[in-house]
Amino acid sequence: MSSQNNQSAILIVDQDKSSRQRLFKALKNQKSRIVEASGAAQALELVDQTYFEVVFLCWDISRSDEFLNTYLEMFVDAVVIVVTTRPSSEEVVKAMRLGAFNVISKDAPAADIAACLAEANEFREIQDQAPPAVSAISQKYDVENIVGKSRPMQKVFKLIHKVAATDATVLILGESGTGKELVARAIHYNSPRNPETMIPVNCGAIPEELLESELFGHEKGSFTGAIKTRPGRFELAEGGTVFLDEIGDMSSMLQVKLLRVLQEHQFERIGGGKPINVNIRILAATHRDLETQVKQGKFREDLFYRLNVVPIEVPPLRERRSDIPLLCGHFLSRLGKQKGLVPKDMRPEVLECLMRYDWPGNVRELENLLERMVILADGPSISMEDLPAHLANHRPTPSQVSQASLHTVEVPEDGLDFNAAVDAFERKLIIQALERTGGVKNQAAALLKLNRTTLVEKIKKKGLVTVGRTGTS
Ligand SMILES: Nc1ncnc2c1ncn2[C@@H]1O[C@H](COP(=O)(O)OP(=O)(O)OP(=O)(O)O)[C@@H](O)[C@H]1O
Repeated sequence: MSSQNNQSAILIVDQDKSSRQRLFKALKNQKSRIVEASGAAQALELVDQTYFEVVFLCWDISRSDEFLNTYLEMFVDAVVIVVTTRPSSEEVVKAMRLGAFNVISKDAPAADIAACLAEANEFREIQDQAPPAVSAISQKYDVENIVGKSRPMQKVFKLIHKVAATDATVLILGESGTGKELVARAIHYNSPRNPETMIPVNCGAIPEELLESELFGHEKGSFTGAIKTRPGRFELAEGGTVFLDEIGDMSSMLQVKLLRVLQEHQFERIGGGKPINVNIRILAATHRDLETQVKQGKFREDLFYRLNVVPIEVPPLRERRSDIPLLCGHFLSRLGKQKGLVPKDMRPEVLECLMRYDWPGNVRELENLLERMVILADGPSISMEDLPAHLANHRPTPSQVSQASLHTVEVPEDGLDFNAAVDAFERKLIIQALERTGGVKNQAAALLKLNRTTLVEKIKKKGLVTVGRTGTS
């Protein structure tokens, strides 16, 4: 896509005229055309007509995430720089996690604003040089075999593309089986380190002494059994990427050594006195809550911040049920191709059961179940008889669902803001219903047993309006 007359275009979105003008002044010497919008409605009109490479979005960072989300979805193809009042590092991480490229302070000097734009342009150039197949694939909701069309997965894909172009350390978070390793592979294969290898190491599966030797290597005779000198994974991955899976299981001693690799790109082999320098990128993943581990003193805080430069959260499958049909299609066709199994389709009532189930083992559980059913099913289609009992009988009634949801709500010790809590609960239900129905409001209203008008009013009141851009009408 290119903008009119091949001249790149920058959009400034800010309600406040004087702050828009300040930005305009700081950017006016750039070659790009600068367009201003005073709010969402005007910005929406403009993005329909013009392709903006970079968007400066003034946003009160204390406002809800949904609000920023809606904006970021409007500018899905642009690099978005959030402009806000003196952001804290936590807020910066939050905005970047939602998909912003960078965050700058409203009172930043003109030179900083221009530098930020230069970085954004550089990032775009790297992105443009990426193999065209990458963006073509992602448009089909499939990045390096990661299947997903739900909004949470679209966010993950967007982040993958953003971080792949950089050399940033990435921490991939999510429950077991959500696809964290696939995300790491996608980042590596879309990165400039792609010609070199990505070496995965499962830190949770290897005992501490062995893991130390695996990662850092050892000199001959450094311990019983070290009959010859052996380089570790960090050395073997020179120029490429090391993926440290289950990083939350790493011992304190190894955490210290890893911190040095991240800070100084340097380490010594076990029994070796000579420092070895490496040029590697580190990607890490965990299903644990590292922040809690830090609070409990089980994980080093300094290492956490070093790893958490860009966090990517892969959502559990139960929070993106709309991906289940697509995943089933993907696995059923792959089972035929890769394992030579006779292709089978699936009865609609089976898919309905799969959509209702909560998938504690996430995508891995779905994949394994499908393989088992394809092998065991007698006929050409997978039918209800082929479903294991715990899935076939998993039919929560609407009242059970609401009770189950209410059981998870608790008044905290220090109380809560009732209206804000009810608002957040409503929001969650509405977003989930829209998500599950692919944004079709009639269906979402039916799911929530609301009439359509009430739902539409609530969507508007809560600022969740994405009409016409994401198919929520
Ligand atoms: N979105 C997806 N599309 C296609 N396949 C997926 C997807 N997510 C996961 N899988 C498949 O599910 C299985 C588990 O994925 P993966 O190993 O990446 O999960 P993980 O989060 O790293 O798990 P763990 O925490 O247990 O290491 C793999 O076979 C992977 O190919």
